[in-house]
Amino acid sequence: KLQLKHGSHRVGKRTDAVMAKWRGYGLGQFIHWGLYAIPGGEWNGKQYNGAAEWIRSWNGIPKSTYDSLIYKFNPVNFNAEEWAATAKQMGAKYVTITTKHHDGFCLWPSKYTNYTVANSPWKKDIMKPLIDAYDKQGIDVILYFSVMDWNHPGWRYDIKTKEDSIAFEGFKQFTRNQLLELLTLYPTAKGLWFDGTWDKSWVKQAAFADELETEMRKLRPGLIIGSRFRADENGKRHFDSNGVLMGDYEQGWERKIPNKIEDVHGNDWDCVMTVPENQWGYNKAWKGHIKTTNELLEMTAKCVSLGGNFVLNFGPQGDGAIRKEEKQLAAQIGDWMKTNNEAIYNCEYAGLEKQDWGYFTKKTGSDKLYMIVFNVPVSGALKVKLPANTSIGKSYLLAQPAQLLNTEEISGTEYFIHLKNTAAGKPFVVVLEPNAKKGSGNTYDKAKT
Ligand SMILES: C[C@@H]1N[C@@H](c2nc3ccccc3[nH]2)[C@H](O)[C@@H]1O
Repeated sequence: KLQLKHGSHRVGKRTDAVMAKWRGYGLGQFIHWGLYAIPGGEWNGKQYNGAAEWIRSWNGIPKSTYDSLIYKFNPVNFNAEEWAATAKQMGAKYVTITTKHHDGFCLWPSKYTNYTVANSPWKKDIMKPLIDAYDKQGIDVILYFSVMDWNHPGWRYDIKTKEDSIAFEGFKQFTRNQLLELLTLYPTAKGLWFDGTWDKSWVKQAAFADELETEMRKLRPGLIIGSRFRADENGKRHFDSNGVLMGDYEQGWERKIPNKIEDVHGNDWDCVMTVPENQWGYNKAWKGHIKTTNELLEMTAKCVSLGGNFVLNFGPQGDGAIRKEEKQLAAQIGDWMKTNNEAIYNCEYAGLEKQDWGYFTKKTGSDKLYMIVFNVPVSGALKVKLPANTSIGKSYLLAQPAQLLNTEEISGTEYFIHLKNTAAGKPFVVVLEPNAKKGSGNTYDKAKT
């Protein structure tokens, strides 16, 4: 084990109540909104091929022209209560909102830069009404903050010269000021979701970032900060030089989901996901593969079955309205969650062998198991392998608890649960209440081969 001054300061999951609540969220909403929503992936009638929130990096637009979008920021259809109501309808338990993306435009009236809503036609703070509206819906708020800031004169991708070093010192103070400002202005925020921290300039600031993280945690006890904020003194990110997770949860699952429990190394984690293949900010062209409700429900179930949370991204339009396709998804996901959220909220990895029909989750603090079925076998028989000395007490559809399902023991630890109807046409949940077996051995001994 290497002696590290700026590595991880904790081994294993956090054990406090704030993190336990985060662990049980199951489903979250991501909001990407800012000046990039105005062009929406298009400029002078030409479509930008990259992610819409990166359009400033396109050589199809002079940087100063993009930066002048601040004078067009006037979201007349912005309605914080509507955004929060959409998240509530979907069944999201937390929301991560961009306060400042890579372009440096601040959705709050920061006193450390002029590049904020205060100097736009809109003039007003966007963050406060949003945070209040989500708080009112009982949805916890996490603040997204991009360290990389293309608007700030002190930003550097690397520190190569004395001038770079002097400029970046100013940038570091600006970053610290803005973060302490956000925590002070919005004290109900539960955490910070850092982005734009991969460039060498920031990776070289292990000591500064470590001290800043400590300072923020002192200012806001219980604050949740992921593994993407800071590197250790050897430049190691997400996991320090001893392989220990940095921060409170693994933040590497961006547009990808772990496949097996070993992939999450016993850590807390969440997956952040776009509806199109790779668009976070609003893109006029709703093109390429757009994930369906069933795909998104399966991603949610898969994340919870592996001990994580699934965070679905929304990219509101430049005028502040949420596009109809995203509203439809929120309504359809919410429909399913209304009936089935018991299998998602406050659930965890069940520790059972994955079966083809779908995903197991287990209620935290209980033995109750949920089987979230996406692939109904033609036999209508759902295979289950339970730990030794465990049998099935009873099993039923979450949507019809009075109707017990027939279960059949195949061998000591394997069972079939027989569905009465194999034409569900949409994902459903089977509840499995296990029993401790009364000390009986296996009915059939293992074959001697
Ligand atoms: C959560 C996501 N992270 C940003 C991002 N920028 C990237 C640059 C290179 C590779 C991956 C990236 N993800 C995306 O713009 C979005 O905010």
